[in-house]
Amino acid sequence: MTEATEDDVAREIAVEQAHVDRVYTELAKAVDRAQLVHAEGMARGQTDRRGTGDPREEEMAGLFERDALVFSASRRTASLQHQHEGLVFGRLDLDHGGQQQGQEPDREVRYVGRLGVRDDDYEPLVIDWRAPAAAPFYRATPVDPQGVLRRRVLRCQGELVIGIEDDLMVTEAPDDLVVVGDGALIAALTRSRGQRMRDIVATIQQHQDEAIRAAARGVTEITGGPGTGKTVVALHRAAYLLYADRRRFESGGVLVVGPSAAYTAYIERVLPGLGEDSVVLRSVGDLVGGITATRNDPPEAAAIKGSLAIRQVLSRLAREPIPDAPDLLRVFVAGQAIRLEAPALARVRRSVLRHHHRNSSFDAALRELAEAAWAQVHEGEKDEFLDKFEDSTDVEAFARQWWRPVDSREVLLWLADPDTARRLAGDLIGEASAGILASSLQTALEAGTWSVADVALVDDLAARLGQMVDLPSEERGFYEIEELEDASQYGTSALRVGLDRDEPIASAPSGDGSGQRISTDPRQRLLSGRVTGADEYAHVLVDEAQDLSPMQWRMLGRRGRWASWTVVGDAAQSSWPDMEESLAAREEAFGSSVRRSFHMTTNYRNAREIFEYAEVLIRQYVPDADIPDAVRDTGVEPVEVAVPADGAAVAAATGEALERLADEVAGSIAVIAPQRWWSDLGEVTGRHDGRVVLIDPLSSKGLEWDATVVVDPEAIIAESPGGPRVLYVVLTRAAHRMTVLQVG
Ligand SMILES: Nc1ncnc2c1ncn2[C@@H]1O[C@H](COP(=O)(O)OP(=O)(O)OP(=O)(O)O)[C@@H](O)[C@H]1O
Repeated sequence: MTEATEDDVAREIAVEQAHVDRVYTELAKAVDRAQLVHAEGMARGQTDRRGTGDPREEEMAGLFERDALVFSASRRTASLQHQHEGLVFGRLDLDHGGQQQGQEPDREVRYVGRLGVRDDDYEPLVIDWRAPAAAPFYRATPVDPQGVLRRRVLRCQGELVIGIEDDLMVTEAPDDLVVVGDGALIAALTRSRGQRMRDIVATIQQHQDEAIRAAARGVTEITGGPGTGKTVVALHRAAYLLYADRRRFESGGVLVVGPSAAYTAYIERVLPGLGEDSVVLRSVGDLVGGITATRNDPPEAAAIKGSLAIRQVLSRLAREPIPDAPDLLRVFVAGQAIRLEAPALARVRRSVLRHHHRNSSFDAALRELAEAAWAQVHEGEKDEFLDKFEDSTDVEAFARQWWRPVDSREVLLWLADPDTARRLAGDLIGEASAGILASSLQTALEAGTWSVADVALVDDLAARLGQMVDLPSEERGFYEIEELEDASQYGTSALRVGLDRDEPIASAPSGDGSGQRISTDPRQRLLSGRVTGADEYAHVLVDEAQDLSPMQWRMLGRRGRWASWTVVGDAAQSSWPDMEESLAAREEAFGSSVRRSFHMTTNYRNAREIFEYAEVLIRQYVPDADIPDAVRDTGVEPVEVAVPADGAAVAAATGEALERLADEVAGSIAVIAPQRWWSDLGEVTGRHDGRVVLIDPLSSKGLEWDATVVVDPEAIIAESPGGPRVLYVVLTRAAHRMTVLQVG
């Protein structure tokens, strides 16, 4: 096979450009048609809301509309990212075998793109990459060409074809097929990384495609070492599932969960770039409506909060009396003096909670109180008494405080009191752990922010307490209550009767949180908005699954009770200390559904020299770690620099490393540093026009940059839960260059 000349390449590009132009022309027509149909549809809807159009027509309108929307979304993304991406990215030259049978060659050209486009005669100009007809683009290999002679990747910038890369699937190309380039994959991997992850539709590899197109049902597990494309494959799988069963997954919802806010920001463009923007992306700290957490607890506190033993503590907590609620009821009902003291009230509470969620059992609580009161009465009709009791204004006033709805966040904060924590948790998790729990919640109260691990506890408590609802508004007027003669004698002195008419019944602020001003009071900030119940999804995709604590698995399980799952992870990168317990909780979340797994073995991210450096470290600590093959050489080893343990010296060395790396790579750079050096590094990392980010080790999970400066590996091990595994994560974030500052 002869090398393609420059003229050959220019000619081939011109051919492709002509096709791409045609596609965009047809698409523009489709957009116009869709707008017309849409406008007509709107007009029709206004005159006849039910519509009389035939369903096929409506379906077609929906189809065009979607294509138009998808097109504008992908166009917007492309222009935003200045990526070398376009609508059409692939071409297949197929031979259906006529030649072998001595007939005319039966050739076919198929273009593959981000969505399907047809011409006026309904002939396909481009096939959606997810359609079965596009599968050979990803599945063909020289060993099993599946009829493909040549696979061509088009590199486009917007509507302009700027390059082509071919892979030949047969030993000898037919004379009329020019073959250009060294293959699209290496070209893609060598390119510089942007701030955000990009899709890989043009260069999905065969084994990745198998995971992407695996059946939807059950649990699909994708494992593999660092940089093996697990995340990107899983995201393409989400897009594929939406294509394959749009009705189910668009209406049921697809949830993608990742480890941090930095991660969700990093991947957020991939699905819109593929034309899908109906997927919900959340970090584990942002999974529960009404609470957002980005702060990480110290390892011991995170371990206590993540482990299943905390469940019993929460179970007790959910049954606790409200600390500031009245604990004595003294009322006159039907001429009878009733007195219910703390033990009697506790019995009533336990009895109600045996069968009801606390927040939805006001009426049941009132009834049980009435029964308890009746036990003290020795005359009259029972039913009459119970009615009078339940109708009594001062009983109701008491009950509204004693059994007010409680917000799960407020309840969790009861554990900030060391005595409460010790009383409820001491025998279950040990006195020392109970102390750590209390002080970590005090930290929340001081900072006004929740930790990521708190979110799963809030969710667990919310499930136990039931949805927070306002009590029905009081039927009697304000004055009737205020006019009670000396309310204190009835044990209602603690009531703020009449004070809170414009405030919610619960002391926790309610409302939907929208438009609320941010309070300066940390406790108010912790309790602002309202915790919502678990939204359920048809598919849940979990990335960095190895890091989820058992309690976090339970939180996910509530959102995926009927879902199929895609689960992505690498045990060697885990920052969670007790894998066994976590695996058990994960199994519980999945239930008995079918499992299939895909194992990725090629590291597409790291240059070989960088990955080998990381490999040496992880083999010391995790001898059986899942080590992939790094396929790309740069000939440049990572640079190690020894730095004295002094803030100014660390900053200076970081600054020098950044100067050098900014010259060597074109794209993004990260300084990954443990907390202790952050105050020293702000200034040096602020240079270089936003190309450099400063990030903590745990937040670097799942992310990548062209180059990294890894500051103080020993401190990273010491500061992080799962120490060496977190350092392994950190050392595998760079695509092209890495500098390691050994401090001390
Ligand atoms: N087929 C492919 N074509 C081009 N790039 C690819 C391909 N597969 C993976 N990559 C790239 O390799 C890099 C690593 O991918 P990804 O982040 O999905 O790996 P990962 O296995 O999730 O990594 P980690 O576990 O270390 O976070 C990304 O830049 C991704 O775009």
